[in-house]
Amino acid sequence: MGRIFSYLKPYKLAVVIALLLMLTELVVELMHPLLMAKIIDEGIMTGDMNAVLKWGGVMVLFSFIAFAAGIINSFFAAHVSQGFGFDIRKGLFGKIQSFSFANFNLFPTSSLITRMTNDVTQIQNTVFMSLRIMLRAPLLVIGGVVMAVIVNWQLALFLVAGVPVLFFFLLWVMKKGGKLFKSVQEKLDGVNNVMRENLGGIRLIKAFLRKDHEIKRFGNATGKLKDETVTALRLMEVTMPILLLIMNGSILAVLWFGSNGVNNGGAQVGEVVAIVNYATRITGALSIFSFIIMAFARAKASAHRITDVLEEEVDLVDKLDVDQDKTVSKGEVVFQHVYFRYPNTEIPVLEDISFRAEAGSTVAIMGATGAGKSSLFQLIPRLYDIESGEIRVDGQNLTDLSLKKLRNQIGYVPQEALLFSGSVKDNIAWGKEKATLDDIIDVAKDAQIHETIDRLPMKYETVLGQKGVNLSGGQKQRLSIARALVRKPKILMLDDSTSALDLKTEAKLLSAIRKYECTTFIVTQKISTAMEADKILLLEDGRLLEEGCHNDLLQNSTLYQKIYQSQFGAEVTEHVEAYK
Ligand SMILES: Nc1ncnc2c1ncn2[C@@H]1O[C@H](COP(=O)(O)OP(=O)(O)OP(=O)(O)O)[C@@H](O)[C@H]1O
Repeated sequence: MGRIFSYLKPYKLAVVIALLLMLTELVVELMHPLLMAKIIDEGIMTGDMNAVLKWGGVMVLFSFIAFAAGIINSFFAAHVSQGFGFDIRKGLFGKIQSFSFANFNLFPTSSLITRMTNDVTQIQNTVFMSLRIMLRAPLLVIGGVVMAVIVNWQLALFLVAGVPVLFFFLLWVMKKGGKLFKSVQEKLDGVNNVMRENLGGIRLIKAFLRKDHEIKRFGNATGKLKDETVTALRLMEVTMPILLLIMNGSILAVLWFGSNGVNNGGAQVGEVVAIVNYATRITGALSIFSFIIMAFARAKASAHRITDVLEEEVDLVDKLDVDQDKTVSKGEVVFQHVYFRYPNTEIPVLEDISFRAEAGSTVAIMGATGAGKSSLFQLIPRLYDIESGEIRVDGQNLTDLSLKKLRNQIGYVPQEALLFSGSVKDNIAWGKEKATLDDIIDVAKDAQIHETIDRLPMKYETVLGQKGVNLSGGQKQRLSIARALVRKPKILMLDDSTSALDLKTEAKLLSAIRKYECTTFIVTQKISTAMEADKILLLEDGRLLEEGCHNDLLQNSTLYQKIYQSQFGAEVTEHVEAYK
């Protein structure tokens, strides 16, 4: 929680000004019944018109001050709350960018989105309310009781008795409400999750005629949200009648004993009017308070959810003594007895992997689905840390390099090509901020996508839809490759990124990539791709089964021969003979 409040620090002065202005409003409000008592007792009861005008004038002046203070207070409250929300969102976004995949496992994407949007809005609104009315309500209650005691302490006792009971009751409501609203926010995560999956998979849903199933799934999620919200609101709703019952009882007692007091000279009419007036204001403040408590309970739950993200320890960071000058200059990659398992899982995914990828060479990684190809791939840009063994790049242990320096020299093309909304040019330049149009065209040519772009209505300026929906799978893959090439990386990583390309285009692409003289890793299922590589790593169940070039494996590896046979359908022995 303290972490959240630290975001208010830059607005300290504005907060103080807003609170002072709110206090001004409060003092004026508390003075009103007192001034009214003066008008009645010194003016109306004694028939002194001057006293009426004098105290009436003071009342008007005070009202004007309160009016001005209220308006200026709103300006400051808006400035603070909006700035505070903006800073928290920025902080959250920055923190999420530094998350490792182990961190991501703890926070589902939909929950992170709710935390960044709805949760921040909840606490932003609460800060605004705090500076406008939240503190005013309890202070008005306390101030009202104090003023009532000053006016007539005997009558004020009836208020003093009721207020603390209500105060503790409301605090209990807030605690209970906090838990309920935490659950409401979690249910909101659930709704967002269904929405996210639904919109992301809308083609599949239509093709599989799963509309009704999806509507039911959404109904379930949103139904849970409704039920949880109703439970939380019910708790809040009962507070108001209880509050009114106690306060109206107090007012009745003040009137009853007040009228007796006036009759026997123990109290004046103005005093009774003033105390009833204070009691009414306190009742009003307490009803606002019950509403505020609901907002506060909700904000408390949201603040905890935000703090959980902000305080999450990022487990994949640079070593403290990392040498920032060390960099990747050639691109040689060596694995030595590498073991790896995903965070929070038991079964190792990679076991005892050792190989050397010479700088500038091409290494193909093959194996059945689930063999561990993508997992091995992700270890090179250090998206995950290994369990044991060593990965060396240009002779340096991966962890001795700063993540920035390492990843700066890597061009990574994931299995699923992902494009961002923006133009074709923006999408390629995303790989290197300062890329010129010439750079972009050059890499597009090498990635065999230039001709396609040239045929687009606005060529390189053509805006791509969400996730680049107006391009085919193969075109998206090539655009992603251009984005990686524009970095002029020392290590290029293609995770099955040429799967949608025909043989001719793929061959041209691979030969163009050679020009870059980078170490290229290609995860592939296709022998035609592997044939071009200097080295093929054949994985099976997380182990490196064979290692060698196409000819070696074709002669010595039964598994490779099987894959070859399945793809070319020819008698392997003939080919083996042909290569001899
Ligand atoms: N994020 C993850 N958390 C836990 N286990 C995972 C994760 N990703 C993959 N695995 C497991 O690791 C193993 C290897 O998966 P990997 O994706 O590396 O295989 P692959 O050879 O690339 O398969 P494919 O060709 O189908 O992409 C699989 O058993 C898979 O279930």
